[in-house]
Amino acid sequence: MEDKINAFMEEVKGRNSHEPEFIQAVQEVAETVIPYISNHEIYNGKNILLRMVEPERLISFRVSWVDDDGEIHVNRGYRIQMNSAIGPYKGGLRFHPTVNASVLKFLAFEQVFKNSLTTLPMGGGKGGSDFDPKGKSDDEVMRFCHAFMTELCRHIGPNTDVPAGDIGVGAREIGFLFGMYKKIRNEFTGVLTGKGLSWGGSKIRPEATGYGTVYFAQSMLQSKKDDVKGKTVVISGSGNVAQYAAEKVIQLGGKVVTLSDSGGYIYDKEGIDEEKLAFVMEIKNKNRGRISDYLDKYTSAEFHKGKTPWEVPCAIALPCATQNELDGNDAKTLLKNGCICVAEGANMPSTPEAIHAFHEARILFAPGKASNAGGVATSGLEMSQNSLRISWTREEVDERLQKIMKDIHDSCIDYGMDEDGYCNYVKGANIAGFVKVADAMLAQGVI
Ligand SMILES: NC(=O)C1=CN([C@@H]2O[C@H](COP(=O)(O)OP(=O)(O)OC[C@H]3O[C@@H](n4cnc5c(N)ncnc54)[C@H](OP(=O)(O)O)[C@@H]3O)[C@@H](O)[C@H]2O)C=CC1
Ligand SMILES: O=C(O)CCC(=O)C(=O)O
Repeated sequence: MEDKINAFMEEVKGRNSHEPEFIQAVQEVAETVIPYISNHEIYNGKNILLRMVEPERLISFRVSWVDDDGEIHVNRGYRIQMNSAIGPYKGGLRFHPTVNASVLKFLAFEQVFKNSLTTLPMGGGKGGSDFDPKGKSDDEVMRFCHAFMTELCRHIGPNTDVPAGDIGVGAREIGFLFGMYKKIRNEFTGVLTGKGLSWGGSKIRPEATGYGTVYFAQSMLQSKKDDVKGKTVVISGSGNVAQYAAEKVIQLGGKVVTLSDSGGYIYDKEGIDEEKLAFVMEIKNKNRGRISDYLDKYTSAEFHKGKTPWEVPCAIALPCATQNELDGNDAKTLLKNGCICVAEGANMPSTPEAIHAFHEARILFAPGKASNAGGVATSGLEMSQNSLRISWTREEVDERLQKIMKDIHDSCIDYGMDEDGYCNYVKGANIAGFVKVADAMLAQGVI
């Protein structure tokens, strides 16, 4: 089996040699899915995984825009349309200086499996730009978004490809992007998700990724007759996913003690309650400030410059910032300090060495493609509401979100249970996600 996996990975590496993040994401899937394919006659000899690792379409384009001083800037825009076997391409847009083809291909590849796990009819895609919204005025962000959409609009549509937010793309950016799409195409359709509530957005979409991650952690703990209540929780990031993961933990009676950004982490040993979290939201969403500003109001908290929060003792860790933010040494520290559950809110935040350490220690570990699927699932619900031209209540959407997260958890158990009763959620998520897409690809022939 190892030979088969190695031969497959040699081919992937040969074709994508300068794309380390993409290779990392494919390796993790190959290790769990190739043994499954070998044991299931219908998938054998069809090169399905080789077809799945090649994007159906990779679009790259120039984005020129003018800053407030009249200077002209050029950024690179992308959309990776990875797989449309089970529905229109669906996945976020990331605006961050580290964006390149490798990062977006890993995200698009993960998205295919994640979207399949939601049980909703969505293919996988991802896009974005190396544009950095940090330090830009609202007008500059608007001009960039408008310029980006003048090109992207010809490649997307409500039945073709439906982008949404990701790092650096929130409600403000979605508004600007939607405005330009509507103007050029002269249509008001559900072409983007994460829209404002008064113009087609779904209730709970802003909360969904963070809430869903905690619902998933709760399901894992409940499978061990345990609970979030009373547990100390370490969270990284302080953006959309981290904020609402913190909110749900607080609502369920857990104690959140950290949040972070690329400058470092804050540690509040008293716990970040609802009032303190509201201040974090003001810092991040309104003032567009730094997490260290937290100490302006809550002076007894500590700020650890340039560090990640994994050194803080906790029972539950929720990495909610970015890829490869938690390495093998961090994992060992978490385990030494008594961590029993890790649920990824970010995409691929744990390195392969960290995942290996969690598995070896037999703790509960959920990969992002399962535990952070609540965001895109609620985007799927937004698409349904747009098509039906109706709007569900907060309670209705939250109920559906909870059911979807529970069903994803159960699918992981179905496909990921080891003989000794330990659930390998990575294996479970990869195989459950693969089966639905592979069956659709088989039915549709070699295209
Ligand atoms: N939004 C969504 O619905 C979904 C998001 N995700 C994933 O969740 C993660 C967070 O996304 P989201 O909250 O939306 O993004 P935001 O832009 O709202 O927040 C990102 C947070 O991560 C921090 N961060 C980003 N890059 C780094 C880095 N290199 N090192 C340290 N910290 C970093 C940011 O800090 P700083 O401000 O200093 O850059 C910020 O606190 C991403 O992995 C994303 O792909 C997954 C599913 C859905
Ligand atoms: O809601 C969406 O379509 C995007 C979600 C996303 O980008 C993700 O799940 O990583």
